[in-house]
Amino acid sequence: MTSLDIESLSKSYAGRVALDGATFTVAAGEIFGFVGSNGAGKTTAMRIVLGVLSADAGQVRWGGRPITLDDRRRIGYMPEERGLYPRMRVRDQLEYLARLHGLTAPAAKASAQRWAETLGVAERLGDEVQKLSLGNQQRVQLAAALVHDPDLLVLDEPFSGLDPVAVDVMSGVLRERADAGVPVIFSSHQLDLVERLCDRVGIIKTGRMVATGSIDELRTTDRPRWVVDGPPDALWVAQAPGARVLARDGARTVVETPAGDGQEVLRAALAAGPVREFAPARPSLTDLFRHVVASEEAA
Ligand SMILES: Nc1ncnc2c1ncn2[C@@H]1O[C@H](COP(=O)(O)OP(=O)(O)OP(=O)(O)O)[C@@H](O)[C@H]1O
Repeated sequence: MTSLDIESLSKSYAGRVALDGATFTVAAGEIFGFVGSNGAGKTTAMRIVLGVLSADAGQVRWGGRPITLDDRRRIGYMPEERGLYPRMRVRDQLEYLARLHGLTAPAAKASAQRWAETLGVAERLGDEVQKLSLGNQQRVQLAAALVHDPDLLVLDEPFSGLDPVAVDVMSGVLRERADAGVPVIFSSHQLDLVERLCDRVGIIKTGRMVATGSIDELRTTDRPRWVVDGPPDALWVAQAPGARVLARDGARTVVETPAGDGQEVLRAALAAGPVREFAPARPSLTDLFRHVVASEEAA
């Protein structure tokens, strides 16, 4: 089992910093969601992994040693700008790409057929790529990334523009590849999807990784939050030492505390009236993303 290490990658375009010492690991068998605002550096980092762009500093390691050209041939890549030949038939395209990666003609044919079936585009194998809808072209693009049975998958916004069924198909394929031991990294702005699908997430901001870990790890904070459905005026929060109101929506109050198990918050609420619900707040990845990006800005 092999993992991908991105180590202190830096890259500038004509003096404009795109990557600034970005470091993270994608382990064998894991789906890693790469998220960040527009222009944060995701595509640049993935292109450097591919070797289509070189870093100014830092390195990419595969299995603990610097990645080689041969290793890179074993990557399945879905570029942001996509890369299919519009006038080529789907079947020819997939077989051609498989042959480029060293498969024999019969193996290329079988693999093209298999991935087209898995991704639901088998009935379009005889059509020119340009005749397919954008979503189906994207399915073909994923088939193109998979057709040589890669050891590593690097996918730039593979889910953008897909309908919910296509999202499910693509998610299933990525999970199946990860379960087979392949490290999978993909970028996305669909944070609910990233939260659902990924084992770990990396948040990049202006070329620096500002948070990396599982969603639960990213949720871990030294200032825990609690949701209380109870007395609506929230004045009771002042009775819990160090607690402060983060949000209020009718009788629902989100409270942040310095540490601990929130019992002082619960006691303060109960002293003011009935409490229907008390639970730890579980911020979504979207909440975490906003928080991390905003607190970096404040810093
Ligand atoms: N070929 C290029 N020439 C000059 N600047 C570039 C080039 N490619 C990217 N940049 C700049 O590098 C920075 C990082 O861009 P990058 O495309 O890596 O971000 P991204 O996170 O993939 O963004 P998005 O989510 O919008 O796709 C941006 O400021 C961008 O304008």
